[in-house]
Amino acid sequence: MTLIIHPIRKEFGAEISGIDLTEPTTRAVKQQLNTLLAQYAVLVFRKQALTPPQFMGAAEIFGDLMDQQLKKYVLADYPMVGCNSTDDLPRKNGKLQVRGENYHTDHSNDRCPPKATTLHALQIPHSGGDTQFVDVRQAYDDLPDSLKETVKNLKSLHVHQSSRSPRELTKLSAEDLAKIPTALQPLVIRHPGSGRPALYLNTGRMEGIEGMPADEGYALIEDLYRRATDARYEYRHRWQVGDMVIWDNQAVMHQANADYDPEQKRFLYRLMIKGVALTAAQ
Ligand SMILES: O=C(O)CCC(=O)C(=O)O
Ligand SMILES: [Fe+2]
Repeated sequence: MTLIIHPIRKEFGAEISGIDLTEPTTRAVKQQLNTLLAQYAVLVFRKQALTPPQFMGAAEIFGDLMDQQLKKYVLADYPMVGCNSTDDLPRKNGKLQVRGENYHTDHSNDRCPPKATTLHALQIPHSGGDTQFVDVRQAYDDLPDSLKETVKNLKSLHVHQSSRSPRELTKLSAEDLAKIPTALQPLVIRHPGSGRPALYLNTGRMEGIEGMPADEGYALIEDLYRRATDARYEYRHRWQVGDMVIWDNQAVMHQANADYDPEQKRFLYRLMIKGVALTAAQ
């Protein structure tokens, strides 16, 4: 098997062909795919048709599977496999309320957040429902030197939901909330695979900046978030049925879009890969 790599940007996003993800992969191919994920941060595999066990096998190329945290959105027969489905979504004034709207990083409030998240598309609306990614490594590289100096030793407390977050969809009861971890995370991390520094942001879950007055901390987070979500750092994935897309949670932020006809079905399987504790960049 020879992988064919089509970079989407220079070092950000790559479409990989020459692989059938229902087939077992060799150690060498596994290693190559992990290196490609660390380098390109988002990998796209087209025209795959994976059953839940095959999708689990494909995801395991990148590491051990992690439990889904929102247990009500999993497949009954395969509880490791989450589903992003239109069926279970509420509507407000006729508009879908999708999970994952607004740029975020999955489960940043875990001490060891997922290394990667992957989706496999089974049904896609005729238009809309794209997933967007921004490259937070390049966003860090492009910060003015003085701002790099300011942020590189800072930490932020990540919680399930910041007291300033407007998110409603994944709001938890006080009882469930008490079981959810919080974690103090560096604002600039070093990627364990590529060695590249990256901003580590998740605005809706960041409870300010450690050691900074609250307003100043939130203002800094807002400023970094605004810079990192600039269109020049973006790859917008237009889904096709059969796509498997995997992204590196230490290199990108991502967001879902609620811009499609609520009568049209969107259904994707979802898996997460276990990660390690984050390392500060300095
Ligand atoms: O459904 C999507 O486009 C992405 C949703 C999301 O944020 C996730 O699955 O982590
Ligand atoms: Fe997400």
